[in-house]
Amino acid sequence: MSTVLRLAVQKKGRLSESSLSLLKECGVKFSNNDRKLKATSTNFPIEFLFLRDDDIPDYVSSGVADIGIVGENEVAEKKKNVDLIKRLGFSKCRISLAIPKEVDYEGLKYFQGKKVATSYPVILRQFFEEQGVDTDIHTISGSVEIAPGIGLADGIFDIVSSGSTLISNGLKEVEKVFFSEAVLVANPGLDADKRAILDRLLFRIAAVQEARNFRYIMLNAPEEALKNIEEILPGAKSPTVTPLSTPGWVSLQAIIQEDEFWSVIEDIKSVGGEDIISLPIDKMIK
Ligand SMILES: Nc1ncnc2c1ncn2[C@@H]1O[C@H](COP(=O)(O)OP(=O)(O)OP(=O)(O)O)[C@@H](O)[C@H]1O
Ligand SMILES: O=P(O)(O)OC[C@H]1O[C@H](OP(=O)(O)OP(=O)(O)O)[C@H](O)[C@@H]1O
Ligand SMILES: [Mg+2]
Repeated sequence: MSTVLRLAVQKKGRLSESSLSLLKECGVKFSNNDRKLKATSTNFPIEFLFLRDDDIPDYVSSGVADIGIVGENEVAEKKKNVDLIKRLGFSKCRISLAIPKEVDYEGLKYFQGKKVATSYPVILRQFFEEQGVDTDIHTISGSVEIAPGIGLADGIFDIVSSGSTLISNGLKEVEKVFFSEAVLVANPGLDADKRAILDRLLFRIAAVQEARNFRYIMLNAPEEALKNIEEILPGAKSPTVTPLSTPGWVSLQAIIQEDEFWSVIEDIKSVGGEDIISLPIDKMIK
């Protein structure tokens, strides 16, 4: 039987949609029926296991799954033996300490002798130990933000992204302790065949990720603006320049960095570029 790589992904929740769309962008086809806990790709040697996110580090370290996509926070909390292969850039969040908004906060000593509710006791204990603060950590599995309001704790340690859950529960963020994003983890003992499949997948992920940093632009410009525009546009091999049927005009095509997009466009316009269009790039192979 030919080798198949077993990939653990979250069945339902904050990670599942982005994990599966990344695989789809990598050209990995599969059918995911809501109730099925296992699926096999029809065009790539991968089998999917759909699991609770908390269980993924354990499944990967024990070898039940070969690789997994999970939040870095769960990897740190579970302390299982997995290799962190790649940060994936989605499900970005932080785990923070928060307290009731009306309480004055003058630093970590606030937490000395206080009760803190969290679903991340391992990360929190390590943090307080490093900081030399002695607290009573109360572990709960969800709805952590409600704890101070019902008298269960003086503060909480939980995931924050936009901060709106904290606000709606009358809390304020006082310490950002751990920064997380989705990561690809692997069992440390993958054999050569599985490693080869993983490498093929990583090649595709890199092409998808690289493409997200760039945009493709096309524009028209008078020939006399060409030199200035070429100076604005980065990249050794860009732009491509083709003459237009209107005498004295050219069309340019180039790839530019997503995070420089607006400043580059403004500069191009200021030296005479016009009719600018921009297109997303879906894969980029260097
Ligand atoms: N608000 C958020 N913004 C961005 N990322 C988040 C957010 N909340 C959670 N995450 C990330 O997504 C992961 C999964 O979150 P989710 O809320 O789906 O977990 P869960 O309820 O424990 O799911 P499961 O049922 O699989 O155990 C978290 O461990 C974290 O890495
Ligand atoms: O800062 P925010 O943008 O408000 O996000 C933070 C919230 O998001 C997560 O919960 P989620 O909404 O996934 O619900 P859950 O309780 O089912 O995990 C997390 O547990 C926080 O409660
Ligand atoms: Mg969970």
